[in-house]
Amino acid sequence: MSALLKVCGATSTADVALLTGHGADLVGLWHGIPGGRAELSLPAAVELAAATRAAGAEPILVTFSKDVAVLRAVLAETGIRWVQLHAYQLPATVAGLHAALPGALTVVKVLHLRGGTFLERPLVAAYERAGTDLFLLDTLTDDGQVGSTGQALDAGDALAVADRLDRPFLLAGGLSATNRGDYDAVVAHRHYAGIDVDTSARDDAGRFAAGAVGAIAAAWHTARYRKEVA
Ligand SMILES: O=C(O)c1ccccc1N[C@@H]1O[C@H](COP(=O)(O)O)[C@@H](O)[C@H]1O
Repeated sequence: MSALLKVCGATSTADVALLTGHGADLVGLWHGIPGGRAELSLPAAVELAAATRAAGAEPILVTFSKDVAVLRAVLAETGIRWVQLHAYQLPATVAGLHAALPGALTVVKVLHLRGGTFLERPLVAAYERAGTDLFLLDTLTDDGQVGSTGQALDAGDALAVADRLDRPFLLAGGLSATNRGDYDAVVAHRHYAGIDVDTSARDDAGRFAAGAVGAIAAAWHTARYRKEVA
């Protein structure tokens, strides 16, 4: 499987067009991130999910919610089939989602790394038994910030986590077009499935930047970029 590029936090059809036009394989749509700068209403999520699919990419619901009934309703309404649990949801949420939409979902569970400390380490086997399809390795800052930290993970720390997993993983945390070379060993790992980016896909004003997204896809040789240059 070619490595995937996910970019997080589209809020308009123009964002979706920019991201999918410059190499994004997965477009992150926020719902259930209270107060989040890219939080979408349900109608907006429906619209942006349809636009993402129409552009040949995959929408992914990014959420802090652990409410399976609510998430099931959102997934049913939007037709989104990938869900990213980016908070501290427990394995029961993963199992509940698969039970609610059997055979239909790809569930991505974030694993937080703060320096060399891997917070969910005791729960990895339970997440795998619950049916987590992919893990996502991301930075947790010293002051507790989760998501869009722009802080790079140490490649050695990421590898140590990857070695404990029995599933594919996406890598996140301060990734950019210029630091691909720091992660050769991570990219070569048998479970590496791609990257997830926010900060470096944007300009100084916080808007998605076509050149930045395209440069990330090119530097990391992700799937839609590869298809376009093949
Ligand atoms: O982008 C956010 O603020 C965010 C909020 C809530 C959940 C996830 C969020 N983004 C995730 O942040 C990382 C990448 O961030 P960066 O490249 O280090 O800025 C990625 O996993 C996004 O899905």
